[in-house]
Amino acid sequence: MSAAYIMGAYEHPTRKAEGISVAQLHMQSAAGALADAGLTFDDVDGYFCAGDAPGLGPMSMLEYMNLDVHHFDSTDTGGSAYLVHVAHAAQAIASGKCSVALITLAGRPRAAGMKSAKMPLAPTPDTPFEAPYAPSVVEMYGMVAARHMYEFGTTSEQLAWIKVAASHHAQHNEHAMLRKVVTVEDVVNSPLVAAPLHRLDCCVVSDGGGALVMTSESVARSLARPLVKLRGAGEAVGHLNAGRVDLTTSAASVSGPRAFAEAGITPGDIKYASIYDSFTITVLVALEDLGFCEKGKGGAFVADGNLIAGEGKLPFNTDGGGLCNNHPANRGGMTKVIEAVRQLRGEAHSAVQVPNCDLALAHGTGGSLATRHGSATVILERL
Ligand SMILES: CC(=O)CC(=O)SCCNC(=O)CCNC(=O)[C@H](O)C(C)(C)COP(=O)(O)OP(=O)(O)OC[C@H]1O[C@@H](n2cnc3c(N)ncnc32)[C@H](O)[C@@H]1OP(=O)(O)O
Repeated sequence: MSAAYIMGAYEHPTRKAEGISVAQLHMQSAAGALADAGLTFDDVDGYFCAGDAPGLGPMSMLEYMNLDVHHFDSTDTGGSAYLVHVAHAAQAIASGKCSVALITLAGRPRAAGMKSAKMPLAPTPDTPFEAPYAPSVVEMYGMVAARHMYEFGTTSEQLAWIKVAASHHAQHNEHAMLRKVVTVEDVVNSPLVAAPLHRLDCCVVSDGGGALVMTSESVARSLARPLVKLRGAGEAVGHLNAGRVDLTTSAASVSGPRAFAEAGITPGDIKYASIYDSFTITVLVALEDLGFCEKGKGGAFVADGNLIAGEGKLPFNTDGGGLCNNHPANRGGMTKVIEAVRQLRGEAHSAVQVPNCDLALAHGTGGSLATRHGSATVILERL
Protein backbone atom coordinates (compact mmCIF):
# COMPACT_ATOMS: atom_id res chain seq x y z
CA MET A 1 0.00 0.00 0.00
CA SER A 2 1.41 3.43 -0.87
CA ALA A 3 1.92 5.83 1.99
CA ALA A 4 -0.69 8.02 3.66
CA TYR A 5 0.11 10.79 6.11
CA ILE A 6 -1.81 12.66 8.82
CA MET A 7 -1.01 16.27 7.97
CA GLY A 8 -3.76 18.14 9.83
CA ALA A 9 -5.20 17.62 13.31
CA TYR A 10 -7.49 19.81 15.38
CA GLU A 11 -9.36 19.41 18.66
CA HIS A 12 -12.21 21.86 19.17
CA PRO A 13 -11.53 23.83 22.39
CA THR A 14 -15.14 23.89 23.61
CA ARG A 15 -16.31 21.42 26.23
CA LYS A 16 -19.83 22.85 26.51
CA ALA A 17 -21.34 23.94 23.21
CA GLU A 18 -24.22 26.20 24.16
CA GLY A 19 -25.79 27.86 21.12
CA ILE A 20 -23.76 25.98 18.54
CA SER A 21 -25.04 23.12 16.42
CA VAL A 22 -23.43 19.73 15.84
CA ALA A 23 -22.99 20.60 12.16
CA GLN A 24 -21.17 23.82 13.11
CA LEU A 25 -18.89 21.86 15.44
CA HIS A 26 -18.04 19.47 12.59
CA MET A 27 -17.32 22.35 10.23
CA GLN A 28 -15.27 24.38 12.72
CA SER A 29 -13.22 21.28 13.53
CA ALA A 30 -12.71 20.62 9.81
CA ALA A 31 -11.60 24.22 9.26
CA GLY A 32 -9.12 23.89 12.14
CA ALA A 33 -7.56 20.69 10.80
CA LEU A 34 -7.33 22.03 7.25
CA ALA A 35 -5.69 25.25 8.48
CA ASP A 36 -3.28 23.13 10.54
CA ALA A 37 -2.30 21.25 7.37
CA GLY A 38 -2.09 24.40 5.26
CA LEU A 39 -5.01 23.28 3.05
CA THR A 40 -8.52 24.57 2.32
CA PHE A 41 -11.99 23.02 1.91
CA ASP A 42 -11.44 23.21 -1.88
CA ASP A 43 -8.53 20.76 -1.58
CA VAL A 44 -10.63 18.01 0.03
CA ASP A 45 -11.59 15.12 -2.27
CA GLY A 46 -12.42 12.45 0.33
CA TYR A 47 -14.67 12.71 3.40
CA PHE A 48 -15.22 10.40 6.39
CA CYS A 49 -17.70 10.70 9.25
CA ALA A 50 -19.65 8.39 11.57
CA GLY A 51 -23.04 8.28 13.28
CA ASP A 52 -22.44 11.47 15.26
CA ALA A 53 -22.82 13.50 12.04
CA PRO A 54 -26.28 15.06 11.78
CA GLY A 55 -28.82 14.23 9.10
CA LEU A 56 -27.72 11.57 6.64
CA GLY A 57 -24.05 11.63 7.54
CA PRO A 58 -21.85 12.38 4.53
CA MET A 59 -24.83 13.44 2.42
CA SER A 60 -25.83 16.16 4.88
CA MET A 61 -22.31 17.19 5.87
CA LEU A 62 -20.95 17.35 2.31
CA GLU A 63 -23.79 19.70 1.46
CA TYR A 64 -23.31 21.75 4.65
CA MET A 65 -19.56 22.13 4.11
CA ASN A 66 -19.95 22.60 0.37
CA LEU A 67 -17.50 19.81 -0.37
CA ASP A 68 -17.13 18.17 -3.76
CA VAL A 69 -15.50 14.79 -3.12
CA HIS A 70 -14.74 11.68 -5.16
CA HIS A 71 -14.98 9.34 -2.21
CA PHE A 72 -16.80 9.15 1.12
CA ASP A 73 -17.21 6.60 3.93
CA SER A 74 -19.51 6.60 6.94
CA THR A 75 -18.39 3.40 8.68
CA ASP A 76 -19.68 3.55 12.24
CA THR A 77 -18.08 1.39 14.92
CA GLY A 78 -18.78 3.80 17.77
CA GLY A 79 -15.73 5.31 19.45
CA SER A 80 -13.34 3.30 17.27
CA ALA A 81 -14.84 4.66 14.02
CA TYR A 82 -12.33 7.49 13.59
CA LEU A 83 -9.38 5.09 13.77
CA VAL A 84 -11.12 2.87 11.23
CA HIS A 85 -11.49 6.01 9.10
CA VAL A 86 -7.74 6.63 9.31
CA ALA A 87 -7.13 3.13 7.93
CA HIS A 88 -9.87 3.42 5.29
CA ALA A 89 -8.66 6.87 4.20
CA ALA A 90 -5.20 5.38 3.69
CA GLN A 91 -6.72 2.63 1.54
CA ALA A 92 -8.69 5.18 -0.49
CA ILE A 93 -5.55 7.28 -0.97
CA ALA A 94 -3.54 4.19 -1.97
CA SER A 95 -6.11 3.19 -4.57
CA GLY A 96 -6.22 6.68 -6.05
CA LYS A 97 -9.80 7.45 -4.94
CA CYS A 98 -8.69 10.64 -3.19
CA SER A 99 -5.55 12.49 -2.16
CA VAL A 100 -6.83 14.78 0.64
CA ALA A 101 -9.17 13.00 3.07
CA LEU A 102 -11.04 14.88 5.80
CA ILE A 103 -12.32 13.01 8.89
CA THR A 104 -14.64 14.78 11.36
CA LEU A 105 -16.35 14.10 14.70
CA ALA A 106 -18.62 16.34 16.79
CA GLY A 107 -21.37 16.24 19.36
CA ARG A 108 -22.98 18.10 22.23
CA PRO A 109 -24.25 15.53 24.79
CA ARG A 110 -23.29 17.79 27.69
CA ALA A 111 -25.29 20.78 26.50
CA ALA A 112 -28.15 18.35 25.86
CA GLY A 113 -27.93 17.06 29.45
CA MET A 114 -27.11 13.44 28.47
CA LYS A 115 -25.28 11.25 31.00
CA SER A 116 -24.77 8.12 28.97
CA ALA A 117 -23.40 6.21 31.96
CA LYS A 118 -26.88 6.48 33.43
CA MET A 119 -28.90 5.76 30.27
CA PRO A 120 -30.08 2.23 29.34
CA LEU A 121 -28.48 0.90 26.17
CA ALA A 122 -30.89 0.59 23.25
CA PRO A 123 -31.78 -3.06 22.55
CA THR A 124 -30.08 -4.39 19.42
CA PRO A 125 -30.24 -7.83 17.76
CA ASP A 126 -26.78 -8.73 19.04
CA THR A 127 -27.62 -8.18 22.73
CA PRO A 128 -30.47 -10.67 23.31
CA PHE A 129 -29.35 -11.67 26.80
CA GLU A 130 -28.43 -8.23 28.09
CA ALA A 131 -31.15 -6.01 26.57
CA PRO A 132 -34.00 -7.31 28.77
CA TYR A 133 -32.17 -5.94 31.81
CA ALA A 134 -31.77 -2.49 30.17
CA PRO A 135 -28.22 -1.99 31.45
CA SER A 136 -26.35 1.27 31.01
CA VAL A 137 -22.90 1.31 29.43
CA VAL A 138 -21.14 1.72 32.78
CA GLU A 139 -23.02 -1.30 34.16
CA MET A 140 -21.71 -3.34 31.23
CA TYR A 141 -18.15 -2.18 31.93
CA GLY A 142 -18.72 -2.81 35.64
CA MET A 143 -19.25 -6.49 34.76
CA VAL A 144 -15.93 -6.52 32.88
CA ALA A 145 -14.12 -4.96 35.84
CA ALA A 146 -15.72 -7.38 38.31
CA ARG A 147 -14.74 -10.36 36.15
CA HIS A 148 -11.16 -9.08 35.76
CA MET A 149 -10.92 -8.75 39.54
CA TYR A 150 -12.31 -12.29 40.02
CA GLU A 151 -10.04 -13.90 37.40
CA PHE A 152 -6.79 -12.05 38.09
CA GLY A 153 -7.05 -10.36 41.48
CA THR A 154 -7.06 -6.87 39.97
CA THR A 155 -7.93 -4.23 42.57
CA SER A 156 -9.88 -0.95 42.57
CA GLU A 157 -6.67 0.79 43.62
CA GLN A 158 -4.87 -0.51 40.52
CA LEU A 159 -7.68 0.69 38.26
CA ALA A 160 -7.58 4.05 40.05
CA TRP A 161 -3.95 4.56 38.94
CA ILE A 162 -5.25 5.00 35.38
CA LYS A 163 -7.36 8.02 36.40
CA VAL A 164 -4.48 9.32 38.54
CA ALA A 165 -2.14 9.24 35.51
CA ALA A 166 -4.73 10.95 33.30
CA SER A 167 -5.21 13.68 35.91
CA HIS A 168 -1.45 14.28 36.15
CA HIS A 169 -1.50 15.00 32.41
CA ALA A 170 -4.75 17.01 32.37
CA GLN A 171 -3.40 19.57 34.85
CA HIS A 172 -1.25 20.93 31.98
CA ASN A 173 -4.10 21.09 29.44
CA GLU A 174 -5.83 24.46 29.56
CA HIS A 175 -8.89 23.04 27.79
CA ALA A 176 -9.30 19.92 29.97
CA MET A 177 -12.63 19.57 31.78
CA LEU A 178 -10.99 18.21 34.94
CA ARG A 179 -7.56 19.69 35.75
CA LYS A 180 -7.31 18.71 39.42
CA VAL A 181 -4.68 16.08 40.16
CA VAL A 182 -6.40 13.20 41.97
CA THR A 183 -5.05 10.39 44.15
CA VAL A 184 -5.86 6.69 44.30
CA GLU A 185 -7.84 7.44 47.49
CA ASP A 186 -9.87 10.14 45.68
CA VAL A 187 -10.89 7.60 43.03
CA VAL A 188 -11.79 4.70 45.32
CA ASN A 189 -13.63 7.03 47.72
CA SER A 190 -15.74 8.63 44.97
CA PRO A 191 -19.36 7.37 44.74
CA LEU A 192 -19.93 3.97 43.15
CA VAL A 193 -21.67 4.31 39.78
CA ALA A 194 -21.76 0.60 38.86
CA ALA A 195 -19.78 -1.65 41.20
CA PRO A 196 -16.84 -1.91 41.19
CA LEU A 197 -16.55 1.29 39.08
CA HIS A 198 -16.66 4.65 40.84
CA ARG A 199 -17.47 8.08 39.47
CA LEU A 200 -13.78 8.77 38.97
CA ASP A 201 -13.35 5.52 37.00
CA CYS A 202 -15.55 7.13 34.32
CA CYS A 203 -14.83 9.45 31.43
CA VAL A 204 -16.26 12.95 31.36
CA VAL A 205 -19.35 13.98 29.42
CA SER A 206 -18.18 16.73 27.07
CA ASP A 207 -19.21 18.56 23.93
CA GLY A 208 -16.89 19.43 21.11
CA GLY A 209 -15.31 17.91 18.10
CA GLY A 210 -12.17 17.02 16.26
CA ALA A 211 -10.88 16.53 12.76
CA LEU A 212 -7.99 14.98 10.88
CA VAL A 213 -6.63 15.56 7.39
CA MET A 214 -4.86 12.69 5.65
CA THR A 215 -3.03 13.08 2.38
CA SER A 216 -1.04 11.18 -0.21
CA GLU A 217 2.74 11.28 0.00
CA SER A 218 3.09 13.85 -2.78
CA VAL A 219 0.62 16.25 -1.13
CA ALA A 220 2.23 15.65 2.27
CA ARG A 221 5.68 16.51 1.00
CA SER A 222 4.36 19.77 -0.48
CA LEU A 223 3.14 20.97 2.93
CA ALA A 224 5.15 22.73 5.62
CA ARG A 225 4.16 20.34 8.43
CA PRO A 226 5.98 17.40 10.07
CA LEU A 227 5.36 14.11 8.28
CA VAL A 228 3.28 11.68 10.37
CA LYS A 229 2.93 8.44 8.45
CA LEU A 230 0.40 5.66 9.00
CA ARG A 231 2.69 2.68 9.44
CA GLY A 232 0.16 -0.02 10.40
CA ALA A 233 -3.53 -0.47 11.12
CA GLY A 234 -5.81 -3.22 12.35
CA GLU A 235 -9.53 -3.44 12.92
CA ALA A 236 -11.73 -6.13 14.45
CA VAL A 237 -15.20 -6.70 15.82
CA GLY A 238 -15.59 -8.77 18.98
CA HIS A 239 -18.74 -10.74 19.80
CA LEU A 240 -19.12 -11.84 23.37
CA ASN A 241 -22.74 -12.91 23.48
CA ALA A 242 -24.52 -16.10 22.46
CA GLY A 243 -23.04 -18.03 25.35
CA ARG A 244 -19.42 -17.14 24.74
CA VAL A 245 -18.41 -15.52 27.98
CA ASP A 246 -14.90 -14.13 28.19
CA LEU A 247 -15.38 -10.66 29.55
CA THR A 248 -11.67 -10.05 30.07
CA THR A 249 -10.46 -10.26 26.45
CA SER A 250 -11.40 -7.67 23.85
CA ALA A 251 -11.11 -7.35 20.08
CA ALA A 252 -7.93 -5.32 20.70
CA SER A 253 -6.32 -8.78 20.94
CA VAL A 254 -7.02 -9.05 17.19
CA SER A 255 -6.74 -5.43 15.94
CA GLY A 256 -3.49 -4.85 17.89
CA PRO A 257 -1.48 -7.77 16.45
CA ARG A 258 -2.80 -6.92 12.97
CA ALA A 259 -1.51 -3.34 13.31
CA PHE A 260 1.84 -4.43 14.74
CA ALA A 261 2.31 -7.02 11.97
CA GLU A 262 1.60 -4.41 9.29
CA ALA A 263 3.96 -1.94 10.95
CA GLY A 264 6.66 -4.58 11.44
CA ILE A 265 7.30 -3.56 15.05
CA THR A 266 6.41 -4.80 18.56
CA PRO A 267 4.78 -3.09 21.58
CA GLY A 268 8.24 -2.52 23.05
CA ASP A 269 9.00 -0.08 20.20
CA ILE A 270 6.10 2.25 21.06
CA LYS A 271 7.17 5.48 22.78
CA TYR A 272 3.67 6.87 23.43
CA ALA A 273 0.20 5.25 23.53
CA SER A 274 -3.25 6.83 23.23
CA ILE A 275 -5.67 4.25 24.64
CA TYR A 276 -9.46 4.56 24.50
CA ASP A 277 -10.56 5.39 28.03
CA SER A 278 -14.31 5.43 28.46
CA PHE A 279 -13.64 3.81 31.85
CA THR A 280 -10.45 2.82 33.66
CA ILE A 281 -11.13 -0.86 32.93
CA THR A 282 -11.33 -0.11 29.18
CA VAL A 283 -7.68 0.98 29.31
CA LEU A 284 -6.49 -1.93 31.41
CA VAL A 285 -8.01 -4.59 29.14
CA ALA A 286 -6.70 -2.85 26.00
CA LEU A 287 -3.15 -2.59 27.37
CA GLU A 288 -3.14 -6.34 27.98
CA ASP A 289 -4.72 -7.22 24.65
CA LEU A 290 -2.38 -4.94 22.69
CA GLY A 291 0.55 -6.80 24.22
CA PHE A 292 2.00 -4.12 26.50
CA CYS A 293 1.78 -6.66 29.32
CA GLU A 294 0.54 -10.21 29.84
CA LYS A 295 -3.18 -10.96 30.20
CA GLY A 296 -4.07 -10.57 33.86
CA LYS A 297 -1.03 -8.42 34.67
CA GLY A 298 -2.62 -5.09 33.67
CA GLY A 299 -3.25 -4.09 37.27
CA ALA A 300 0.41 -4.33 38.19
CA PHE A 301 1.39 -2.68 34.89
CA VAL A 302 -0.65 0.50 35.41
CA ALA A 303 0.12 0.86 39.15
CA ASP A 304 2.58 3.24 40.76
CA GLY A 305 2.54 5.83 37.99
CA ASN A 306 3.73 3.61 35.13
CA LEU A 307 1.47 5.50 32.69
CA ILE A 308 2.60 9.00 33.79
CA ALA A 309 4.79 10.92 31.32
CA GLY A 310 8.30 11.40 32.67
CA GLU A 311 7.75 8.85 35.44
CA GLY A 312 6.54 5.55 33.99
CA LYS A 313 7.54 3.24 31.15
CA LEU A 314 4.48 3.87 28.93
CA PRO A 315 3.22 7.48 28.82
CA PHE A 316 -0.46 7.37 27.88
CA ASN A 317 -3.19 9.92 27.06
CA THR A 318 -1.00 12.93 27.74
CA ASP A 319 -3.86 15.35 26.99
CA GLY A 320 -5.76 13.95 29.99
CA GLY A 321 -7.75 11.59 27.76
CA GLY A 322 -11.46 10.95 27.98
CA LEU A 323 -11.07 10.40 31.70
CA CYS A 324 -10.16 14.06 32.36
CA ASN A 325 -9.86 16.14 29.20
CA ASN A 326 -12.51 15.48 26.59
CA HIS A 327 -14.77 12.64 25.39
CA PRO A 328 -16.63 14.56 22.69
CA ALA A 329 -19.98 13.20 21.55
CA ASN A 330 -19.43 10.29 23.98
CA ARG A 331 -16.92 8.94 21.42
CA GLY A 332 -13.24 9.25 22.24
CA GLY A 333 -11.38 7.74 19.27
CA MET A 334 -10.68 10.97 17.41
CA THR A 335 -8.88 12.61 20.34
CA LYS A 336 -6.71 9.52 20.68
CA VAL A 337 -5.29 10.09 17.19
CA ILE A 338 -4.97 13.87 17.70
CA GLU A 339 -2.82 13.55 20.84
CA ALA A 340 -0.66 10.88 19.16
CA VAL A 341 -0.06 13.32 16.29
CA ARG A 342 0.86 16.09 18.76
CA GLN A 343 3.36 13.78 20.46
CA LEU A 344 4.95 12.72 17.16
CA ARG A 345 5.26 16.34 16.02
CA GLY A 346 6.75 17.36 19.37
CA GLU A 347 3.73 19.64 19.91
CA ALA A 348 2.37 18.14 23.13
CA HIS A 349 2.59 20.29 26.28
CA SER A 350 6.25 20.50 27.32
CA ALA A 351 5.44 18.94 30.71
CA VAL A 352 4.18 15.76 29.03
CA GLN A 353 6.07 15.68 25.73
CA VAL A 354 7.80 12.32 25.28
CA PRO A 355 11.44 12.83 24.21
CA ASN A 356 12.32 11.56 20.72
CA CYS A 357 8.78 10.35 20.12
CA ASP A 358 9.02 8.68 16.72
CA LEU A 359 6.53 5.80 17.07
CA ALA A 360 3.10 6.11 18.66
CA LEU A 361 0.04 3.90 18.92
CA ALA A 362 -3.58 5.02 19.07
CA HIS A 363 -6.30 2.56 19.99
CA GLY A 364 -10.06 2.97 19.84
CA THR A 365 -12.90 0.94 21.28
CA GLY A 366 -16.53 1.21 20.25
CA GLY A 367 -19.57 -0.35 21.89
CA SER A 368 -19.39 -2.36 25.08
CA LEU A 369 -16.64 -4.83 25.96
CA ALA A 370 -19.28 -6.93 27.70
CA THR A 371 -21.07 -7.58 24.40
CA ARG A 372 -20.15 -6.70 20.81
CA HIS A 373 -17.53 -4.07 20.25
CA GLY A 374 -15.29 -2.67 17.56
CA SER A 375 -11.57 -2.24 18.05
CA ALA A 376 -9.23 -0.28 15.83
CA THR A 377 -5.52 0.24 16.32
CA VAL A 378 -3.23 2.52 14.32
CA ILE A 379 0.54 2.85 14.53
CA LEU A 380 1.95 6.19 13.47
CA GLU A 381 5.52 7.14 12.70
CA ARG A 382 7.23 10.53 12.59
CA LEU A 383 9.56 10.63 9.59
C1 LIG B 1 -16.38 1.65 23.62
C2 LIG B 1 -16.84 2.57 24.61
O1 LIG B 1 -16.38 2.44 25.68
C3 LIG B 1 -17.87 3.52 24.22
C4 LIG B 1 -17.89 4.65 25.17
O2 LIG B 1 -17.18 5.59 25.01
S1 LIG B 1 -18.92 4.48 26.47
C5 LIG B 1 -18.68 5.97 27.41
C6 LIG B 1 -19.70 6.99 27.10
N1 LIG B 1 -19.67 8.04 28.11
C7 LIG B 1 -20.10 7.86 29.37
O3 LIG B 1 -20.60 6.80 29.75
C8 LIG B 1 -19.98 9.04 30.30
C9 LIG B 1 -19.54 8.60 31.69
N2 LIG B 1 -19.65 9.66 32.68
C10 LIG B 1 -20.85 10.07 33.19
O4 LIG B 1 -21.92 9.65 32.76
C11 LIG B 1 -20.83 11.07 34.32
O5 LIG B 1 -19.63 11.80 34.27
C12 LIG B 1 -20.92 10.35 35.71
C13 LIG B 1 -22.16 9.47 35.78
C14 LIG B 1 -19.72 9.48 35.97
C15 LIG B 1 -20.95 11.42 36.81
O6 LIG B 1 -22.12 12.13 36.68
P1 LIG B 1 -22.84 12.68 38.01
O7 LIG B 1 -22.76 11.68 39.09
O8 LIG B 1 -24.19 13.17 37.58
O9 LIG B 1 -21.91 13.88 38.45
P2 LIG B 1 -22.16 15.44 38.21
O10 LIG B 1 -23.37 15.87 38.99
O11 LIG B 1 -22.12 15.76 36.75
O12 LIG B 1 -20.87 16.07 38.87
C16 LIG B 1 -20.63 15.94 40.27
C17 LIG B 1 -19.15 16.17 40.51
O13 LIG B 1 -18.41 15.06 39.97
C18 LIG B 1 -17.47 15.55 39.02
N3 LIG B 1 -17.45 14.58 37.92
C19 LIG B 1 -18.45 14.30 37.05
N4 LIG B 1 -18.06 13.36 36.20
C20 LIG B 1 -16.80 13.03 36.53
C21 LIG B 1 -15.85 12.14 36.00
N5 LIG B 1 -16.15 11.37 34.93
N6 LIG B 1 -14.66 12.06 36.59
C22 LIG B 1 -14.35 12.84 37.65
N7 LIG B 1 -15.21 13.72 38.21
C23 LIG B 1 -16.41 13.81 37.64
C24 LIG B 1 -17.99 16.91 38.58
O14 LIG B 1 -16.94 17.72 38.11
C25 LIG B 1 -18.61 17.43 39.84
O15 LIG B 1 -17.58 17.93 40.66
P3 LIG B 1 -17.86 19.16 41.66
O16 LIG B 1 -18.91 18.69 42.60
O17 LIG B 1 -16.53 19.40 42.28
O18 LIG B 1 -18.34 20.28 40.78
